[in-house]
Amino acid sequence: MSDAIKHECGIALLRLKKPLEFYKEKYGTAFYGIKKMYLLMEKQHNRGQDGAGFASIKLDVEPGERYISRVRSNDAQPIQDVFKQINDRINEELAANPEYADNVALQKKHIPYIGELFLGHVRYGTFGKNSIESVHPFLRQNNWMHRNLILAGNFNMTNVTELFQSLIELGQHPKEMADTVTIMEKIGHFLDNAVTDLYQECKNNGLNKREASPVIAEKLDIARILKRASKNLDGGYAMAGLLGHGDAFVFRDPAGIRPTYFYEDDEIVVVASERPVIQTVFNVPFEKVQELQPGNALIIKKNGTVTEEEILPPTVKKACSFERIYFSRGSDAEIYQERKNLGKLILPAVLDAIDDDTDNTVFSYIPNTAETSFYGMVEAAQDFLNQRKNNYILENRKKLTREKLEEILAVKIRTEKVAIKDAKLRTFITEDSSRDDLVAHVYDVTYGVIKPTDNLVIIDDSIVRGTTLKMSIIKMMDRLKPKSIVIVSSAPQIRYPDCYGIDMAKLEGLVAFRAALELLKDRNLYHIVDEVYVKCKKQEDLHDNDVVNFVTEIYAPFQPQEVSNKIAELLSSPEINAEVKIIFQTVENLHIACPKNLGDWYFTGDYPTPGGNRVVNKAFMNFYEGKDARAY
Ligand SMILES: NC(=O)CC[C@H](N)C(=O)O
Repeated sequence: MSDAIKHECGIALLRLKKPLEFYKEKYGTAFYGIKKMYLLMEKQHNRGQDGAGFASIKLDVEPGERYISRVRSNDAQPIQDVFKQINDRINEELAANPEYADNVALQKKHIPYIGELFLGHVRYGTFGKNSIESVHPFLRQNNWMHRNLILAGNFNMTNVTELFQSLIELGQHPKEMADTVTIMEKIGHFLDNAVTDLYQECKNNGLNKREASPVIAEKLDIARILKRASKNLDGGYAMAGLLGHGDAFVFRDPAGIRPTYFYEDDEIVVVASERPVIQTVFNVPFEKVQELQPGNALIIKKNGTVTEEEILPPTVKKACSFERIYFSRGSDAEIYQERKNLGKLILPAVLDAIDDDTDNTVFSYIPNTAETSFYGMVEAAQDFLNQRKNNYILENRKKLTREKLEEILAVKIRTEKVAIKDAKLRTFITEDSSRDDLVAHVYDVTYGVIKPTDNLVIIDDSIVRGTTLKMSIIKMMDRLKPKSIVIVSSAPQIRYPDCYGIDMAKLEGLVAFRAALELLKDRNLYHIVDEVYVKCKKQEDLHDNDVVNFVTEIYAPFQPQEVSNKIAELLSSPEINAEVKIIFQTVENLHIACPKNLGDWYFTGDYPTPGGNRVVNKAFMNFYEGKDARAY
């Protein structure tokens, strides 16, 4: 990805089903859970670097003993920082109290973080600030064990403001206008009610408060609480929560927008945002890791029983395709093949752009996420070349000499590593006038591999704003003096903002949108912009279900290739000597390559929740009115 976009979050939830002594016995340490949490989070660091947090719960402690611990960090290396704090604290305790060394009971009693239930989170903020207060897990504390709620999520709701308002109507006074607090208070409200009702029931049955506590823990109906709390949610979410006494849950949105995977055996239950993370950390095969179904919650009771229950009826599944294109690690068996297929499927368009002249073309990629689609593109190019060789050989087999045959077989697809990312340069980039020059050097190039007669094909996973392409990559590539530069995007044109967890909420930031505006100007159709504004404005007071995405009308007059050509023009500049072409994946091919993740709203404007249409129109109005604001 050449554009820096903020995206995603990762969750990790772990429940140890056996007593801590078991892990000490089998794996040599009662800190087994903490170690596994470190790995689960570190292997998801791609999903969030604004902050990281960890929370743990000890089961069955005596009153007065601390049973909830939490650490959060918004340091430059937040995961490292969180686990350094945890480690330092544990080591201090062990050093000061040598008697803890081999005594699991004492460790559990006195050392924080050691426990049976854990929740971890890595964050890229999509709402609110990046201060420590916004870092997950969030904590809702109470003297009643059951009412303690710890929450972390990979999510974005399109209707936070409305949800916030409904809390006020319930008589609450949320302490922050953070989206996670809003969701937490909503769940917390119904949790409080459920605990009160159960306590009342126990009291009626003659139990005192102390006796009631385990009964409440057993009877607490998490699915019912989640059903009541989730009624008005509109968004993409995977929300994970822990309750003070030891129940836990992970709940996924009805369209399955955000990913959730889990695995269970007789020792552990684990949940993460990506499948290979679980495979690697617990050494389990692909087939053993399950996907949590849309609209369902995985409920882990304190007593260790695990159930998957429907919370909201599932809608049409629209799992985010960007997870496959870019966000998730490409180490997933399916994702790896899907990315390769994206590369394969785009080759015919690339061949068109280079007039089938593979002999005078160098294929390359933008590091690192486009590497896999590059392999797919090159494999397809090799097939193309082999076909050409076959045809020649068959046509000329009578007069073919050994020398000629060797000459034919020696022809190869030319691949080179042309772009190099000098990531560290970013830290020096300031706002002053030297900025542009520094930005231009974020990428470097390999000299000496391109001839003036060559086309240079370079694949990227997607193009959002195109800024880095324009400011750095294309300029750098042009220094190699190729005949033409063909930029290939393994994803289709990003035309609409995301509102489900990716931070691209402003329309004017999208290069495809800017290109469409330019085309409207060129063709004297700019009045469409005013008309769309009027239509959006008229919908402002409508119920979300009745809102239509009118922004599609901005693109309607143009073929995708016309928009691509305009983007190429916008990304090129007069000092560039090479001809610049841009090729995007078609939406049809995207679906062929990634058949399980059909969520494509950023490409098509087809939002899977009603709130999405409100957001896209709002984003358009913000653009039209010149407001530099998020649309949710
Ligand atoms: N990327 C995410 O899932 C963000 C989670 C949440 N909306 C936050 O901003 O903290």
